[in-house]
Amino acid sequence: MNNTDANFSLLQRQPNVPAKFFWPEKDVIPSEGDLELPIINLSGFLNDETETQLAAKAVREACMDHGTFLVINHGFKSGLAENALETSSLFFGLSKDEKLKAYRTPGNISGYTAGHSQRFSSNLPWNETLTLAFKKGTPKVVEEFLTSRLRDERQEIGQVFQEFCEAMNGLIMELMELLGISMGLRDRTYFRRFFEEGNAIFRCNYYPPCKQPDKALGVGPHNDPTAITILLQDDVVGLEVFAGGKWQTVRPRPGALVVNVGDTFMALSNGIYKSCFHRAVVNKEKVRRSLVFFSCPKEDKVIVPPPELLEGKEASRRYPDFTWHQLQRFTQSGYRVDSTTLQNFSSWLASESVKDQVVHKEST
Ligand SMILES: C=C1C[C@]23C[C@H]1CC[C@H]2[C@]1(C)CCC[C@@](C)(C(=O)O)[C@H]1[C@@H]3C(=O)O
Ligand SMILES: O=C(O)CCC(=O)C(=O)O
Ligand SMILES: [Fe+2]
Repeated sequence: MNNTDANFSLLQRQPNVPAKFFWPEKDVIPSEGDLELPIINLSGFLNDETETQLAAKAVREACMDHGTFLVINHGFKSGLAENALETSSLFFGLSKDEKLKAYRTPGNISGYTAGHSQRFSSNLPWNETLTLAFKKGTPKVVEEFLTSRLRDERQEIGQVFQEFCEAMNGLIMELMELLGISMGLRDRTYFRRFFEEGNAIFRCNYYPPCKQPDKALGVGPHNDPTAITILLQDDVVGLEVFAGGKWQTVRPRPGALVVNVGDTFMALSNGIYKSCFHRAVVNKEKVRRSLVFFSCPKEDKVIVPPPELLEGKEASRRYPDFTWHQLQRFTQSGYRVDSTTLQNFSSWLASESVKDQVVHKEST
C-alpha cells in the first residue's frame, strides 16, 4: 500500500481541501464563456473533395490559433465510447488496494495514480488516473498490462480499453491525413506515413467532486507534449482551452471528440500549428471523466518538419531535431509538463549536446 498516495474517497468528504491541491491564482482564473470550435464531419471527409477542402480550411484556421477542433461521425462501433467511459468508472470504483496493484511507479508511463502525490509535492491535480502505453505492433498490450496487475475477473476492463485504443488509433491516422491536407502538403499522406509506426499513450482521467473547485484543478494548465490528442469527455463540463487571451470552456457535445495539437506536432509543423494550452476544472457536485489518446511518433524517429514548410526564405527551423524518446524521457525524469515544455526541452537538449561534445573532446 502506498501510504503517500492521495485517497480521494476520504479527501472528497473532508471540509477543506489540503493546500497541496491548491494552484496559484494565475492558474485558476475563471473561464469566460464557451470556445466556439469547428466541427469536422468525418463521414464526408476523404469521400467528397469539396467537403474535404472545407474541413481542411476550418482545421487550419483553428490549429494556427489555439490548436483545437471537434470531430463527429468518427465511425466508432456503436456504444464503444460509452462502454469505455463506463469501464473507466468500473476501474476507478475498485477498492484502493486493487487499484494500487496497477500503481504507476515514477519514470514509467503505465499505471494508476491518485493526485500524482508520488511525483509532485505541490499543485497536485485533483484526479485519479490510469495511463496505459499503446503499441500498435503488440496486440493486447493494453489488456495485458491490466490483466497482469489485476485479478482475472477484471479481464473485461483491459479488453474494452484495448478495443477503444484500436479505434482511436484508426482515427489518428485519418486525422493525420486531414492535417496534411490542411497544411497544403504536396503529399497529403506525409503525416499519415510519418506516424505509421507510431505508438500512443491512453489515459483515463477521473475527477472526484471537490469542495473548493475555485482553488483546485483536475489537471493544471499545460500543453500535451505528444503529437495529436483525441479526447472523449463525458457530459460534465470541465475542459478549458486558453484562446483569445482567456480561458474558455469546451462544452461537452454528445458524439463529438475533441482533437488538439500537442508539442510534438507543433514542432513537426515548424510552429505553424499551435500546441493547445488547456486545463481541466472540477466542481462541487459531480464526478467528471475523460478518456484521452495521445499519439506519439515511433520513439527513435527524428522530428523534422516536411521540406516544403522550410522552403520560404524566412522559414527557419523553430525547434531542434529531437525524438519522442528524448522528449518523453524529459517529461518522465523530473521536468513537469507545463506551457513551456518544448522551449525548456530544447534548451536542455542544447546543453546535453554541449556536454556530449565536451565529453567527446576530453576523450579524444
Ligand atoms: C508523455 C506524457 C506525459 C503526460 C502523459 C503523457 C501525455 C500527457 C502528459 C500529461 C497528462 C499532461 C498533463 C500533466 C501530466 C503530469 C499529468 O497530469 O499526468 C502529464 C503526464 C505525465 O507527465 O505523466
Ligand atoms: O480531462 C480533460 O478534459 C483534460 C485532460 C488532459 O488535458 C490530459 O489528460 O492531458
Ligand atoms: Fe492534456
